[in-house]
Amino acid sequence: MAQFTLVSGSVGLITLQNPPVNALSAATRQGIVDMMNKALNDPEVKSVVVCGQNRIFCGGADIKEFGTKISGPPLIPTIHTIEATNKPVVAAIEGSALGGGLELALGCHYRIAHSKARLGLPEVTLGLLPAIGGSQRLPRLIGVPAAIELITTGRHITAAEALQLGLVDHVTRSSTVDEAIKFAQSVEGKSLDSRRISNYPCPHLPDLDAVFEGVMQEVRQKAHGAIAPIACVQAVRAAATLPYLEGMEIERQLMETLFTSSQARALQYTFFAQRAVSRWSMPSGARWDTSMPKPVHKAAVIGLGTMGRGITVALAQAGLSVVAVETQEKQLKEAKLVVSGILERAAQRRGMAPTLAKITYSHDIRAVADVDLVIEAVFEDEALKEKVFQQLSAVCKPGTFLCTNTSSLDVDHLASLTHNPELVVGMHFFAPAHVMKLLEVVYGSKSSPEALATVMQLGKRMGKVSVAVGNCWGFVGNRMLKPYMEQAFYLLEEGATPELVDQALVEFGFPMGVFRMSDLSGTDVYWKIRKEAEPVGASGQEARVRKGLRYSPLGDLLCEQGRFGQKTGQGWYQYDKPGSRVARPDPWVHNFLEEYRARHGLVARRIDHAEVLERCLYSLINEGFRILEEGIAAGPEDIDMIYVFGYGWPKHRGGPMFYASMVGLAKILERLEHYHRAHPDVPFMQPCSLLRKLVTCGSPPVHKWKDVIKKIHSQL
Ligand SMILES: C[C@H](O)[C@H](C)C(=O)SCCNC(=O)CCNC(=O)[C@H](O)C(C)(C)COP(=O)([O-])OP(=O)([O-])OC[C@H]1O[C@@H](n2cnc3c(N)ncnc32)[C@H](O)[C@@H]1OP(=O)([O-])[O-]
Repeated sequence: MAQFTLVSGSVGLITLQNPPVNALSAATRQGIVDMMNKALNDPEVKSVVVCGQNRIFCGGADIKEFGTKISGPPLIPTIHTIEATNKPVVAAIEGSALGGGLELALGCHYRIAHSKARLGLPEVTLGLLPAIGGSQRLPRLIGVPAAIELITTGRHITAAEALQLGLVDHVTRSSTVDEAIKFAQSVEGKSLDSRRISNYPCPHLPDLDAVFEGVMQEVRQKAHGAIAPIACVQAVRAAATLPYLEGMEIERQLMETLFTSSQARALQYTFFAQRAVSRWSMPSGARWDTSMPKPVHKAAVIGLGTMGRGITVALAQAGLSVVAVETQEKQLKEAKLVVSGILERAAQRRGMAPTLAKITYSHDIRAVADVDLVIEAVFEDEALKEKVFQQLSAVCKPGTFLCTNTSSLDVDHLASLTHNPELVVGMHFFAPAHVMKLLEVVYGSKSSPEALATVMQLGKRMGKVSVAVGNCWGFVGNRMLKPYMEQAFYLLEEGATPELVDQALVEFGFPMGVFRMSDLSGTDVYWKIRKEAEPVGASGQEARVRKGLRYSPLGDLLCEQGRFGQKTGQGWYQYDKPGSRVARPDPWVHNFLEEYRARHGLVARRIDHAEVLERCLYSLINEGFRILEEGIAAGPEDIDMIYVFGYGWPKHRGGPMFYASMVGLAKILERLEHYHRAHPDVPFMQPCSLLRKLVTCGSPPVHKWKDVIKKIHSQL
């Protein structure tokens, strides 16, 4: 797990060997301890170079070990030994030096990095803090403000930025290990007094208390309830105010609390789930590892509204040639300006040339004749999309994949209008499409495994977390959102205010509550969808029962007043002016709700945050179980990643299905039964049979649910 070789006569080369990322597993730590002892005790060795096999230094602690009983030696004493020795130790950093990997490098006397290397302390993203001295050494080396920023965000930085910060001593474009060996030899026998970071005083900051108070406030606000960023600030504060060893003790204590927290479990689950969703499967048995994607060099986007523009940017940034089609001249001109502007600003930020030359614009759909893949992103109107799909099927070369960015239409129906339905796949982007990480990839009943593999690979190229799901109304994300939003409306009918519901959800960790979100995206967006799905019927606009089930017309009544949210300056909240972002509670809305309740004989009651969370979240989770039962999502990880990366579900709660497992499935079932008894006309509250089955099976942990689902399907 670590190899020792004597090179150039006097340099002990220690190579970490634990593919794929040389994570610090028990065996690797043992290897480092043994090989370092060997090197430091061997009189022939005058200097040491530490590097990683396969051009990657080290991806940090082995995250797989976290949930288990950890064995093997700790690294802190070895890092102290490295730092204290009189033989120079040089870290040769290629690929990544992350977490414990960077902490090991910080214990070395010198750090040499390849220009393409990435460095960082991403522990916070796993619900932890850098706990092998990183929180104490980094601020001593690069100063408190820069260290706080790196440690609380977990950001990976380039070698160039690391050099600028003083985190590495030298950056090379040639062989890092060879340079490190040469350098190590050049400093053999020289004093290392000025190279031991733990001996450095933390760079002085005037008015330390005020700085930390400000930082803490900012970090708390961004954390949305996550505890690790706060512990990270506390640890850096210890570095800034205490001697090194006392700071190390604070680091240890803070880590002890974080290590066993449910937030750390949720974040570590998310780390693996994010990677697991790329290993997709279809109910037919087709899988990621047996289906070959087709190369996509040239793609087209049809329709250059907000979504089409974002998709064009995402494709161009992924290095593809793009044909962008918009039939309306004015819209086409505007789109060109917006897309170029976004690409130019992004290129400027990265210090690169923009990729404008890769995009050609046209108002004629025939311009897509030679592309490999088309993404239709026209206005969400069934007749219009039907026409576009028929046209595409006629003009595209044979074998072109036809994708739709629809959020609510039937992918199978659109596929049926083409000559080759096996080439049709849904690509549900989230606005803004070049920023949001989630891509729901919707396979229809006829989509070929090759088409799905191609689109999943394209999603990866665009830097998306792509999740393959089956075709149904709303797919996974919006389908689960429906019961959640419905409950929010019912809560208003029963006595809550938009502020109360939103506050409960924000305290849970969402960046904003359902009503604030609805104002932001436009209250009229779902109004249009509702009008099609739930026609008013003979009983009128105010009817609270439709098709025999409970219905809340509150959102519709609000829209009829022209209150479309932020863009009109009024929605569930009031705003200073149209477009303003500052939402304030609106007495008009409170009055509107009181009058509505009075008209319907509803008596307002006190509703607490617990009820808001249970009703909104458990009904959403219940729909998640139905989706799993129907095989629309292959596993709970798929649903969770959709919610974490597309719907603002707090990462430190792992996603709705993981959250359900943490709350306890029996409790979720009991509360759903309770609410269903109280609201028998709300089918979303009726516990799904998969949930019952899982509870009967003793509520297995989330990674075992697939086995239960498989068993149910095999019995059908
Ligand atoms: C004490 C100390 O203070 C503490 C507390 C810590 O140190 S906490 C730990 C801090 N370290 C991290 O947070 C770094 C996490 N890793 C990454 O950011 C990336 O992996 C990468 C290094 C930038 C490479 O990216 P990649 O795109 O080339 O490949 P990949 O697909 O992501 O990963 C390739 C395969 O390696 C697995 N893997 C990656 N890093 C791993 C790790 N640290 N432990 C275990 N497995 C890991 C990953 O699950 C995947 O497996 P599979 O899916 O193939 O089965």
